[in-house]
Amino acid sequence: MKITFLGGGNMAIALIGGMIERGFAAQDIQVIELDADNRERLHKRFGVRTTGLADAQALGCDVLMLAVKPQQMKAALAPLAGVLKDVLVISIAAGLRLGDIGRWLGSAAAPYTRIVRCMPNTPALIGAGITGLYADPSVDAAGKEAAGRILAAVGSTVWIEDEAQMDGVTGVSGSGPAYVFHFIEALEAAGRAQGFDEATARKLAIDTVLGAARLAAGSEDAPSVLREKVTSKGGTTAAALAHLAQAGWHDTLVAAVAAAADRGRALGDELGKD
Ligand SMILES: NC(=O)C1=CN([C@@H]2O[C@H](COP(=O)(O)OP(=O)(O)OC[C@H]3O[C@@H](n4cnc5c(N)ncnc54)[C@H](OP(=O)(O)O)[C@@H]3O)[C@@H](O)[C@H]2O)C=CC1
Ligand SMILES: O=C(O)[C@@H]1CCC=N1
Repeated sequence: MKITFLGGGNMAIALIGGMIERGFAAQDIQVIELDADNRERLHKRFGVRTTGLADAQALGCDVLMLAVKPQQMKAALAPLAGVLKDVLVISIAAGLRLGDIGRWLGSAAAPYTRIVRCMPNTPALIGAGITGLYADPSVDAAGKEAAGRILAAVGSTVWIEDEAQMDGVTGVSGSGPAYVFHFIEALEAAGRAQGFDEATARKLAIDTVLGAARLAAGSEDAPSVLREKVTSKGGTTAAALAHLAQAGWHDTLVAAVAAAADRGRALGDELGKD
């Protein structure tokens, strides 16, 4: 399976790194990327072919991964309008809807429809991503299988039945690693405030998140039960959790995810008007 990435930025790097780690051959992967420094970095790091132009070799692929920013997508697809034939297109762009991408790749009268929309996240780089996928109803079983296989190589996958829910996936897991990194930053700062040096505070914070996530992933207990098992009556954890509850921490996170999902919807509305 020949795969071409349109856009070679952060998320393309995470996906390509994870794919190569899991046995995809570098010679089957190409990247169309405008920035020469990025091209050089991608080639050096992964051994993949890079090009600044959507040339015939790059477009002679089975799968085209759309990995430019949502705001760049329409311009990036303009040279490809009406060019693709049987290529399976996989968009990872936040917010952008299949109908709009299809119109930009084809025409209003005859939109391109062999498209899967998905939302991965950066832990794909170490094979620990989670991707939500939604396929245009016209994508056949082989197309869905190919998209699922690519994203399953870099983590777990979940198919979404309703395209509107892809913005919710973006809010929870697409942007989610940033919330976790932010949490780690805060836990590290808390450790520093308790007098630990940076390295010790960081290790305490990261290994706590890693251990808790692994325990939650492997346990039959719900996270709420695992939390209760840490929380001794009248003990230290209860004191901390009471403080978080008073600060509205839980509701703040729920509202933050809603803000991300709303931003995804707004991007789809704004950019899809064109
Ligand atoms: N980062 C993340 O965690 C996630 C991102 N996504 C989605 O992935 C997509 C890419 O995001 P991300 O990797 O963070 O963004 P980046 O800006 O890091 O990567 C996009 C790259 O595409 C290049 N580019 C722009 N226009 C073109 C073009 N016409 N042809 C070829 N290359 C082009 C950009 O160059 P230049 O910088 O010069 O503009 C840039 O290097 C977005 O749509 C985003 O919504 C999805 C899930 C998670
Ligand atoms: O911040 C963003 O818009 C992208 C989409 C999900 C993660 N990063």
